Amino acid sequence: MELKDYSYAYQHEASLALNQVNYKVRENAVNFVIGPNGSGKSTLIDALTLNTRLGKAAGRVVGPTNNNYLYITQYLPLLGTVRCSEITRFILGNVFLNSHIDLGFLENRVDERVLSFLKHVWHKKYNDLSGGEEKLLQLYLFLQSQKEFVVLDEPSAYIDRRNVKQLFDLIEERLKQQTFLIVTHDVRDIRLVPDSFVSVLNQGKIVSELRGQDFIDREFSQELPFIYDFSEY
Ligand SMILES: Nc1ncnc2c1ncn2[C@@H]1O[C@H](COP(=O)(O)OP(=O)(O)OP(=O)(O)O)[C@@H](O)[C@H]1O
Repeated sequence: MELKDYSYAYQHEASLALNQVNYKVRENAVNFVIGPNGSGKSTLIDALTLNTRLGKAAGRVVGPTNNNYLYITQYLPLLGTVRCSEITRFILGNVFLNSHIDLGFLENRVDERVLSFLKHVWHKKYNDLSGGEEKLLQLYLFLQSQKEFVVLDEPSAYIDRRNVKQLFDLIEERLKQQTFLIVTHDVRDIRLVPDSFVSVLNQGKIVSELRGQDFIDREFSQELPFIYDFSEY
């Protein structure tokens, strides 16, 4: 997936949300996109996944093969009074082609960490979960779909660091089959994946591209001002 000399302006907007961007998603890797609010991260994801509408675009886009991707946004649907067991059946029913999924069925079919989390929330209503648990439930369930290309918008927001570590461990184990594009505002996420690729967006332009390890090594230096600012969040 790739953007080549890609620019985009939203309808009725004079300024460019993306300005001559060249960006390539590295396959079977974690690709982080970081940058301040309004720098163009969501626009970049929409462009790559062929979701831009109405605005004016220039340049070339190579989208996901067969438009086959999973995008978990930061906005959670209101599932209200539905029990987690039902939500699991709903989401995983399609993955495992079984509408009667129970915890016994999931044994050996999902990762141990995921199973242990599901056991913990199984009988609870979605409304009764904490904000972090709601998010983990969604991430853990949707990640089972095994789509080749997965976009996660701020997956670590509201989740404690122990659970974030587990989530990234799970993601890293999936890299043989899957490619991840992850928007984050938390520098600690990058420290968890030194092999990742990090792209820094600012005012619609990619201003820096480096490997996760280089990011970590230079995080506190002032030689790359955007990284330094980011580390200060
Ligand atoms: N629907 C829209 N109409 C007009 N302008 C928009 C629209 N959506 C975004 N923009 C503008 O485009 C620019 C890039 O926005 P974008 O949502 O891509 O930023 P972002 O990096 O994802 O921000 P955040 O970190 O706040 O989520 C911003 O200046 C924003 O105001």
